[in-house]
Amino acid sequence: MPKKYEVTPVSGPIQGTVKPPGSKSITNRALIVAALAEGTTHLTGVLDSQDTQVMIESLNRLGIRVDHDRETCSIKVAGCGGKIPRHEASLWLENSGTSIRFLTALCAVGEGEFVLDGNTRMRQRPIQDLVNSLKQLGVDADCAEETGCPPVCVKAHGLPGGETSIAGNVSSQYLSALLMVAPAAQSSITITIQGEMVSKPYLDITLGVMAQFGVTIDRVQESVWKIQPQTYQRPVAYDIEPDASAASYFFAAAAITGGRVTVDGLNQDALQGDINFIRVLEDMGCEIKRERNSITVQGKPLHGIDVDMNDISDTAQTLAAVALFAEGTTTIRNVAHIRHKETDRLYAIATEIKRMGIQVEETEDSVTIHPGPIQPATIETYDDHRMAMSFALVGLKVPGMVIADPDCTIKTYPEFFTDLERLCGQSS
Ligand SMILES: O=C(O)C1=C[C@@H](OP(=O)(O)O)[C@@H](O)[C@H](O)C1
Ligand SMILES: C=C(OP(=O)(O)O)C(=O)O
Repeated sequence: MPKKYEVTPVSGPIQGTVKPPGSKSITNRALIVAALAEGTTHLTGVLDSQDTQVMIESLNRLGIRVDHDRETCSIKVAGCGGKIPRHEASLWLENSGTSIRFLTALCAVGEGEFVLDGNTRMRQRPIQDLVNSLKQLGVDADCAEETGCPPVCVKAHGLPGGETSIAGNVSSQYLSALLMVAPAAQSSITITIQGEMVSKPYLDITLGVMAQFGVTIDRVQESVWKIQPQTYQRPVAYDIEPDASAASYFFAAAAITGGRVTVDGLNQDALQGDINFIRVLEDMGCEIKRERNSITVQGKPLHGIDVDMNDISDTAQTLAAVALFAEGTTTIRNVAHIRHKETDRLYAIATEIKRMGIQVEETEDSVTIHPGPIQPATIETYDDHRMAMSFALVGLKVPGMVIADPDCTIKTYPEFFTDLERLCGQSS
């Protein structure tokens, strides 16, 4: 892929079908849970991207055998039955939030010294709350540079168990991490969530994957969860559904071009909360056809909306791109937590929308977009795959739109531009 990518506008409404790659969130959870399970698990429909590669490499470094067949998008994981084989490892997680948070908790189950680190941005992404929570459970864990961010050092002697609390307002990944490793502790673990939990639907993904491996959790009260020591039982095979956040770009392409796009392999009952992005498009005027194994979005004249995106914030940038083509103002609210992601996403959205000559207001936890004539621009991506994928959609309608550093989509969707071109009938 060249250093910059100029999007080719479409000559009319997009009509087509696409199947995005496997879910990042489910792939990385299934890898952790299969690693803890007894016996070999066969995962199919897995995502092959940087975020899953760093997870696979890390599990291998911990002595857990993970064989990835890229041709068939399948992985065999030889589970360690709750006993991590290596007693020392340095893990490199690039900028994969799920990987570093889930693996920090996994290392706490081990016996030995583990260091987890990532790229420059990862060293600015918080993890202190998770570290504190593990400490309350008797684990010797620290942020090595006292920044509250990676690198993280875990000196583990197994996970003793007990009572702990976890902040909910920064990232749901902390609680997901604790929940997934809790069955491998020496005694039961009780977790109390403090404050409002962000990104709640990701907890359903966690519970859903754990349930597939035979583990259940007791929700004692709304914010108190209790997990007994249990062994994950491997399922015969586990097929991972396509990524719903990735699907949002194709649904949005239909909305923006007034086209009709079908995403195969997902339905309204998908495990991933981001499937509810279609409800946002529906509220803006699109027609949605929900079928057993597909969802079709028919673009219609769009009107702006005011929407709380806390639950589905990975699609906030997608909505920002769609909002540019709506009649009237759109506000994306209650998403302060997206300032801690691959980049400060509220700042990035506002800055790049202004670059196109559009009026936008940014607050601590929201953006408001006032659509108007769009000036073509080179969009900066801040090494954030979702900036690249979302703002490329603007170029389907506006000639001259350029995406800087299109390769940043390797984080979750290396083939994104190929799939978008194919859907638009532009593949050579
Ligand atoms: O648990 C997960 O798989 C994820 C949770 C969300 O993060 P936060 O809980 O930090 O909002 C989401 O943004 C991320 O892409 C994946
Ligand atoms: C926030 C994201 O990822 P992570 O937190 O897993 O790095 C994302 O994929 O948008």
